[in-house]
Amino acid sequence: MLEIEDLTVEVDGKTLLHDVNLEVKKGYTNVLFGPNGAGKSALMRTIMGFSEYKVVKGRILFKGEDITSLPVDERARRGLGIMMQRPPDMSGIKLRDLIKVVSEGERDPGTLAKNLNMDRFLDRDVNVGFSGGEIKRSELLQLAAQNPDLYLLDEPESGVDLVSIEQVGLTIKELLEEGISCPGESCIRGKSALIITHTGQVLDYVTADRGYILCNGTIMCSGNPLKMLEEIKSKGYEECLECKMMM
Ligand SMILES: Nc1ncnc2c1ncn2[C@@H]1O[C@H](COP(=O)(O)OP(=O)(O)OP(=O)(O)O)[C@@H](O)[C@H]1O
Repeated sequence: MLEIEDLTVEVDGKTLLHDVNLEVKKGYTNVLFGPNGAGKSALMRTIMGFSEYKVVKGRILFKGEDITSLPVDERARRGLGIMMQRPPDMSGIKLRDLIKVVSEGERDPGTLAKNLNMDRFLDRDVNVGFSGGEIKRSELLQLAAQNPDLYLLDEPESGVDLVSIEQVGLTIKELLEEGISCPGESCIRGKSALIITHTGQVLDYVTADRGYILCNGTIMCSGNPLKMLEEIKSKGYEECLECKMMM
């Protein structure tokens, strides 16, 4: 579904990501861990095609197509969707209207919003005055409307209270399982995802397949995401470099 090959990225001449290799197979949910400032959001934003992130080496393949030089809207049309860590306020744009545009009129904003307890926000300007948790639910609502094939979720649980985290987690699970097929003993989820999480709370609801640790703009290791989370919780990121040697 998504293949990132030897990706090096700069912003204003400063290298943020070096030789990043990462893959998300169809139906997989992969997790990106890493300390503050490692470059996780930069990687997500580069995958989505934000123009300030200049790819100076390597490429991004999505569904087998090289999308490295495509603009954001073309990537969205091909099935990439992002939940940003800090999305902008959109004064003058009602959430209801944004949902209609994003879903190209195919999904009813009222029904989608009800599931996320966001009905009363539909006639407010997008994100303006929303609390941290409301912004996350608003982002999820927009993603549900867009219905992408690959979800890029940047810290979906941050700022969400302990009660709402269940709602957010279960919504993500439901979105990723849309179109699930179970041909044999195992099931393949209909959607794929790359999730950034510091706390791992979202992994209480979503089954993660593979984890990656990014430190200083470089992928240091990959493996079982829950084991990685345990290691990070007990030892921090000090062993990032050692981890590379264990690959
Ligand atoms: N558009 C930009 N312009 C300048 N610097 C940037 C830009 N985007 C990211 N950076 C810098 O790149 C580094 C990595 O930032 P990024 O937001 O990707 O980190 P992160 O791993 O997501 O961190 P956190 O866990 O704190 O969210 C930081 O030093 C940040 O200031």
